[in-house]
Amino acid sequence: MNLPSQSVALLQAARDLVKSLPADAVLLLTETSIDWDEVSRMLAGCKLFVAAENPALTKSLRDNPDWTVIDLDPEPLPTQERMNAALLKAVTDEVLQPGAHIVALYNGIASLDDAPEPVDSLSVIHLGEHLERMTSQDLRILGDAAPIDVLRAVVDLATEIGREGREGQPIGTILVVGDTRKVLSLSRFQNFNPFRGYSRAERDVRIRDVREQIKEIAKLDGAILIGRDGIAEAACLHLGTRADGVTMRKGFGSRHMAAAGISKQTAAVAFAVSQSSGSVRVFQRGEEVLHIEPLARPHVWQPFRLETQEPADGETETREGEE
Ligand SMILES: Nc1ncnc2c1ncn2[C@@H]1O[C@H](COP(=O)(O)OP(=O)(O)OP(=O)(O)O)[C@@H](O)[C@H]1O
Repeated sequence: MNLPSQSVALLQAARDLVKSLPADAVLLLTETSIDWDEVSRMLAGCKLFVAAENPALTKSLRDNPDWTVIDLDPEPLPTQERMNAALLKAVTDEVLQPGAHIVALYNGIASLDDAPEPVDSLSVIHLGEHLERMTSQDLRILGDAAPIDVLRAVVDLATEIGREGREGQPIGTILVVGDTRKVLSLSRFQNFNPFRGYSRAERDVRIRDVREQIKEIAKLDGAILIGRDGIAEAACLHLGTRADGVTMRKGFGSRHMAAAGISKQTAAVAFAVSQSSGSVRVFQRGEEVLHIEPLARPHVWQPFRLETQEPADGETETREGEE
């Protein structure tokens, strides 16, 4: 099986870019079978990551020491999200440096299953500072509060809410994970609990369709509570927390104070999605432990460099006695 000419040209371009930019690695996303020997020959000398929706496609590659196969969930995802997932997974598994420069090859134009070209697009991706914060180390710290797959799902949900909003409008919310009993005891419902009456499977945030439903619920005022096991338990919650002893940067309002406060008073982790900026801040034990910008996950449709503004030094303060 030979590679079609367009794929050959794109592989050559990827190899040249790795040298001339320079870039750290090539990521090849594929959904169709491909002549791996030919790919291997053309990309000789390049570090290569391969991710496929169908694990059978990459099964034979695991034995090759020059290639790193990234396991993705088998659920069908749009190309952009699959690429995001592959890069995030490579970073969290520590096989890719968070600040790496990547040349990505993929099939970006939806085409028929038997389309002759396995690759039709090339992007240069500069993983930046805020992705850098999403290292295994960070997730391991949070991992004390919930299993890593639950935390990954909640991170995805929170960043998507921050980035997408709803019906063209930005929305903010708080996702509280873990210690459900204590969180409930400190909170009151502002409305009916929208999760009531649904089965566990219908409330499991690890399932993509469930996350889509929760995005709708996030429009409602109040916090969303998710168990350690990933099952959403309640929404429309007003978190009745105290903010004493909570450290908070200047410029944050009651939503972030409530998220920090509940994480201080319980063993839960709280993800505050800012309505005004779309950013996600994760609080544990009253402290901000992670900060993810809405554009932190790589954009694959055009080359771009992640740039974010950090507050100037000294812009933190401690508020005391706030309700
Ligand atoms: N204790 C709480 N429990 C749940 N939600 C809260 C609580 N306090 C505030 N909120 C939510 O935060 C909203 C007000 O956000 P505010 O602008 O004051 O905070 P912020 O931290 O600046 O957040 P944002 O960046 O989203 O604007 C309220 O409308 C409510 O939805």
